[in-house]
Amino acid sequence: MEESSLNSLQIMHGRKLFNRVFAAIYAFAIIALFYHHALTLTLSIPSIFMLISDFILALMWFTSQSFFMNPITRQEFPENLEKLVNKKDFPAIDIFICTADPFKEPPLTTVNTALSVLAYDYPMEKISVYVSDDGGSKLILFALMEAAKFARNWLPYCRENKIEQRCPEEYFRRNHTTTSQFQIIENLYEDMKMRIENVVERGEVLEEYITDPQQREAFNKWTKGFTPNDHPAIIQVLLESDKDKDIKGYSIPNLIYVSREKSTTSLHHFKAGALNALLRVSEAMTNAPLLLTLDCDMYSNDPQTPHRVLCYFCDPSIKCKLAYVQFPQRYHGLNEDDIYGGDNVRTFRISPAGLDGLGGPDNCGTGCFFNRRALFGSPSSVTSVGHSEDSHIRDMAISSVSIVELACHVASCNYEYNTDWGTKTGIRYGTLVEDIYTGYMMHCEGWDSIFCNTERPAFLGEVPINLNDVLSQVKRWSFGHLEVLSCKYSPLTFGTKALGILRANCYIHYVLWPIWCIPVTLYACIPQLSLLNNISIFPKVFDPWFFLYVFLFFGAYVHDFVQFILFKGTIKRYWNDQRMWYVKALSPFLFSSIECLTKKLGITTKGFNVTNKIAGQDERKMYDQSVFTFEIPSPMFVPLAMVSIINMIAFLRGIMAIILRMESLDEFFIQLFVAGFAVVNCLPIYEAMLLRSDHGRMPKRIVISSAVLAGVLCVAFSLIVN
Ligand SMILES: O=c1ccn([C@@H]2O[C@H](COP(=O)(O)OP(=O)(O)O[C@H]3O[C@H](CO)[C@@H](O)[C@H](O)[C@H]3O)[C@@H](O)[C@H]2O)c(=O)[nH]1
Ligand SMILES: [Mn+2]
Repeated sequence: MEESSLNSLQIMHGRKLFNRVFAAIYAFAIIALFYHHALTLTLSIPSIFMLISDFILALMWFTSQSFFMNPITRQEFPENLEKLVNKKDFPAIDIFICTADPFKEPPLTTVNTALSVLAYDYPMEKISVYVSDDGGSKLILFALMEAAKFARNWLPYCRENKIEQRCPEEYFRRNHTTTSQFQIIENLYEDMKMRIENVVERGEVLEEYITDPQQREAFNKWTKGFTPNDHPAIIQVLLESDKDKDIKGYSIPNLIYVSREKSTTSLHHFKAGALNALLRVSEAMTNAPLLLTLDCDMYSNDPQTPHRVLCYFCDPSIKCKLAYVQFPQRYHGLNEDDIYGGDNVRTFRISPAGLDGLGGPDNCGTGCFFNRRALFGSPSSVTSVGHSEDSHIRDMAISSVSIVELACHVASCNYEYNTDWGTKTGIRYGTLVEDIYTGYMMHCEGWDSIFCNTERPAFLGEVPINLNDVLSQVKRWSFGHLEVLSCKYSPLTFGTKALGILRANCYIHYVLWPIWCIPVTLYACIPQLSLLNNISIFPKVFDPWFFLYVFLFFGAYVHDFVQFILFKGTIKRYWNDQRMWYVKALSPFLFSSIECLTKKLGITTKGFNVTNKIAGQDERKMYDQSVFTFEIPSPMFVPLAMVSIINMIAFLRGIMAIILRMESLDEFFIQLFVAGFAVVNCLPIYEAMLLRSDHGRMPKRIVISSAVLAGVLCVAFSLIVN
């Protein structure tokens, strides 16, 4: 490695060899499994269903292997940056923060995220923060006005004291000193927090809080008839680098509030639409070559992150084809054993790291630094960005009337009509997982990307902390995946041609995600129902074929476990994560597949259900104690409860047969094992159904309907097979 390089890439040869050899052996085992199916296939329900399950499992295994074919690690050397690039030549960065609903996403959270990036360790005049408010809420505007005031104190404080944690809420939660400077800044923060929370609680900006005529003028834009879904574009420059200074007299970044125009008669494309509006607004105002997209809850946890990113964007051998640098989604406030698998190690770390070795990770919507040009065409296309770049407009202040007018114009809801926005330009429309789809389409155009998995998380966000929120989020994601699967540019067809089978496989694996519901549901029911009817469907113990099943099961589990541990998981977290994987397959995957069908038939449409980022105290307490909450009578709990009942009955029945009738275990061992494994996984569900009396127990309605449905299924199955 050169002494003053900016980054390095290493192939992990050992892992690569191991993964490939293991994949080859496992592939043989799968072939043998199908041979066994062929030998034993009958026209009975269990036999056919197990064949279908195994076929889908094999397909999922095959597509997942691409992630392991070329494991790499990267390192950045930000300390070399200033040796190679003049600080004056650092590119400007436009930072986009999205929020949509002040009651699900507390304005204080958005404020903290904004402050954490305003305080980046970077030339101040090169940073612009745009907050998109899709809820068109005065409360957010008010909160950001407060943030703008506080920033004038906060930024110099961080700089002078070399503070590492620049998200104020986190900083004050973790630090307590008695220096006067600390106390002053803490009081300012607490004051701001109190005012924001007050305003949110009342749902109204108090007169006494409005201090100057400019503010009043801004709030006057909320006229009668203004609703979140129907209002003009509102753009408000809250901090202006050229004019405003911090309390020490140094320059300060731009901070701009943007609420794009909404009307009930046009499509808005949710977050994708919001980001595209920001792309245009920022183009009119600052037009920075680099962009950072953030969800409102993802605060920056490391002020050096932009330097790290420049290690790639300033590397001449990489930058021409580099579309984005993606940081993993990491979270704060997970409980110790992560009961809901909120960390999503596989989705947000293992898989992107795997894709990184093949040309670049997927985009995950937040914590992603984009090359602006990449959103406007392929690497070779000449269409340069920025119609405003060379015009006189560059010289005007961003708060000048004509710039704000232009910005409002590009944020209007008819602006995109008959243009390439959402198809060839900007964030792509047509799916609820606009992030994956956009990254995928960029790769198809020939762009690369880089995964930057740092030791200290660059960003930290919130996880949903009750089961219903978790399942709703997963349902939205898996619905989005199905939309990508069935679109014109599906990875199955278009993707394999554009990316080659190895790389396309990863995306195919992503978009096929919801079909896990088929094998998991079948494995959760068929062996058990067969056991209840005395039908043996797997090889006997010590039959040579038995060992094939053992190898396939444990091989997959151990490989998965090792990956998880290599990415800093713990055993308990692994256990919870694999449990959540069944839960997801049995419920949200199933529901989203059904919803996707009804949508295709034109019966329903589906919106973006924003994840709740506010937790009640009860809820938080239960989460911190690692107990599941089922309190909402959600239909999504029904399949879970049904499956747990069926497995319990089958398991008990199997054990009884052995004890009472001295039947040998031989024939039914695997079936009993599968049922037993499910029972252990379902322990929290039994508890919630029968043993608990707190808020989080499962509602009676759900328990009873699940029990009835489980009974019906058992009877129906035995009628069919006998
Ligand atoms: O109409 C909308 C809906 C949502 N959002 C914003 O989108 C972000 C993500 O929404 P959230 O409810 O937190 O969804 P998550 O499931 O947590 O988000 C993950 O999944 C999304 C795709 O479903 C990606 O866009 C996100 O980046 C990724 O973090 C939030 O900042 C919202 O404010 C909007 O701006 N407009
Ligand atoms: Mn989120």
